[in-house]
Order: sequence, then C-alpha cells, then structure tokens
Amino acid sequence: MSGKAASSIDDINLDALVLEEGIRDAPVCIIVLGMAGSGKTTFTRSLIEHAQAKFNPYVVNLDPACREVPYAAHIDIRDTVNYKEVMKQYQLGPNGGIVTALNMFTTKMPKFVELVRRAGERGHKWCIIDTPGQIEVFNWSASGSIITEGLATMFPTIVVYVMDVVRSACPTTFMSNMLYACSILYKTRLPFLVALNKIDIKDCSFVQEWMTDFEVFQDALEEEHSYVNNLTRTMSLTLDTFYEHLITCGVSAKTGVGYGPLMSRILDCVAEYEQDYKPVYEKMRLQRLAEQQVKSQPAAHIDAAGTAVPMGLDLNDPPSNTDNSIFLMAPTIVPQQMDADEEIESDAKSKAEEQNFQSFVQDHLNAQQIKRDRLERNQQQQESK
Ligand SMILES: Nc1nc2c(ncn2[C@@H]2O[C@H](COP(=O)(O)OP(=O)(O)OP(=O)(O)O)[C@@H](O)[C@H]2O)c(=O)[nH]1
Repeated sequence: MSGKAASSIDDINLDALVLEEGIRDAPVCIIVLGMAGSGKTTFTRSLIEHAQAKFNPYVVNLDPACREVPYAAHIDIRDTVNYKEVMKQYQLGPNGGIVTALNMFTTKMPKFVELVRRAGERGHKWCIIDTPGQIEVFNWSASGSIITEGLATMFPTIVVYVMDVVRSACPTTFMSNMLYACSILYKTRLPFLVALNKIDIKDCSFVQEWMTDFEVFQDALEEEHSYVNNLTRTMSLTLDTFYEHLITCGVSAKTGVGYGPLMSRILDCVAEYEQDYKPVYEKMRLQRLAEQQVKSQPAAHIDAAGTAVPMGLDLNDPPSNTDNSIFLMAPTIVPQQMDADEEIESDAKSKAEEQNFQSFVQDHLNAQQIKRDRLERNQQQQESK
C-alpha cells in the first residue's frame, strides 16, 4: 500500500487528488441510471455476479430511499445519511428527501473518491454505482453532476442506461425513454450504453428496429392513434443522429441472459472513454490546476492591485428565526408578533387619531350651536319688530 493510501481518510483533499495525480486506469466506474422500476438494482446485482471473477467489482449504492439491496455494497449512502430523518428534520417529501440526502453525501465526495481510488489499488478493476429510483434526482441535481464529474476526472467512467423493453413497447413511452437517454448523454458527456432490460418477457429486436428504420416506427405509431403522434413522429426524426451513436444491448437482469455481449459492450465503452473522452477530462484537469495555482498565490503588488473599498451593503446573514423552523406558512398560522417599539408607536398613533376625531366633532357641534344661536337671535329681532 502506498504512503498516501495509508494516510487518514480525514486528511483527504479532492482537488489535490484530482488535479495533481490525473486520471488513473482503474477502477472503471460504471454509473447505472434508468427510470423508476426499469430494473437498475436487479441489473446491478447481475452485473456484479457476471463481473466478479474477472473484474472484482467495488460496489456503491447511492439510493438513500431503498429498503434493502440484493447485493453486498462496499459503500452504501444509507450508512452516511438517514433519509427518513432528513425528511423529518427538513420537513420534506420523498423526492426532496432523496435530493437532500444526496447533497449531504456529496459533501463527503473527497472521501468517497479516495475510497474508490484505494479500491483500485487493492485490485478492484470495476466500480459499479447504483443510483436513486427517480432518475431526475440524480441527472438534474447539482450533486449528481458533482458525483459524475468528480469520478470522470479521476477514473475511466461510463454510463449504463437501463431501459425497460416491456414498458417501451408503446411508441410514445419508447420516445419518452429515448428523450431521457438523449438528455443524459448530452448532460454527462460520457460513453453511453443502453441496456434493454427484461428480454425474458419481451424480445428487444423491435426497439433496435425502431431505432434504425424510421418507417417501421411510423407504422407502429399509426396503430397507436394517440394525439401525441405528430409530436412523437417529429421527435423520432430529430433523434435520428442520436440513435446512430448509441450502443444498445438486450439483457435480462433477472435471468442473466445477454450479459456476455453486455460485458464486451462495456469494454468498448471504456476504450471509447480512453480514446475520446480522457483527453477532454485531462484538459479540464490541467485548466483547473492552473486556476487553482493562480487562486492560491497572494497578490504580489498589493498597491498596484488597489485598495479594498467597503461595499456599503450589509452582507451578513439575516438572524435565524429560532422560534419557528417552518419555512413556508399559511397566512392564517403566521404568529402575530409585534416589536415592543412598534406597539408603543401604534398606541400613540391611535390616541392621536381619537383626539383629532373628538376635536373635529366638538368643532362641528360648536359651529352648529353658533349657527342655531344666530338664527334664534334673528327670529327674536323680527318678532320684536
Ligand atoms: N421479468 C423481469 N423482471 C425484472 C427484470 N429486471 C428487473 N425486474 C423486476 O422489475 C422490478 C423492478 O426492479 P428493480 O431492480 O427494483 O428496479 P429499479 O430500477 O432498481 O427500481 P427503483 O430503484 O425502485 O426505481 C422488480 O420487480 C424486478 O424483479 C428482468 O430482467 N426481467
């Protein structure tokens, strides 16, 4: 074990690791993504079994909400973050809870990548990462990007998108799945493999045909009579170029059928990473290294750099509301609290208003009395005449 590997896990600095040492050869990180229920967890379990002898996979579960996983995970997000407690403490729903749990886990990213690096040194050639059921939570959250980029700048990394062929038999659902796959491909900028799962129930050749032959997909759409047909047709034309670069492979996570070809597709993707993606991530690494060196140097000529000017803004955080941890409240339950000063001021104001009103009424009464007296006097004068 190297000196670095033997150092304490608490002294880890991600920037230093990523920027100074560059991209290692192992382990290859395989990020498993897919829509809820597509079979990610079952797929991960089967992949571990098939890869065990040759690649000795290191296994990571990043789904904080799952009850149990059917494999032994080396790192499990549930050991770091208690998802139920997060929901309770922050008063969140299930999806908000998953996002927050993932954000919390991301704060441990330096330790996470260091553990993966050490696993590589111990002979784990692959690192398989199972992700949360709600794909958008991983794909569109900041933490998902941090995890993906953090891994891709340290290790060869690829994405496996698990797609349920049974549910994709409907052309519109197929198109939604493909749009999602397309968005992930462009978001992650990593080699991308589509695992067409559940082929023990339905053969996946129809999906491959739809992707290569536009007319066959048109015919399937004609049969569907859905009001979104036109949109789906246009989409399929748009996605034509995307299909050309897509590697697909039919598997059954349940029975293990198709895992032989799947393994060689994965190796193709790793080769693609080495050839096309590694130079990009290397360049990114060197850029960041240069930026970090500039940032860490103190200004050489402080006079030439100018003097600090107060901004005239109070940028302190507002005092926290200790009485109330609820962020959003219905107007009816907002506590009616007033400052003591505000209360005194308000009392004085209403007293003055009362006095003003009383004197206005008095003035009015006086004026009327004067008028009445004058009228009486006039009447008496006329009568005496
Ligand atoms: N027949 C068949 N069923 C499968 C296959 N793969 C998964 N399943 C079933 O599909 C259901 C969902 O599988 P999971 O592995 O839990 O899917 P997941 O994507 O991890 O689910 P979430 O993380 O909850 O979104 C389970 O009932 C699995 O048994 C397969 O290849 N064939």
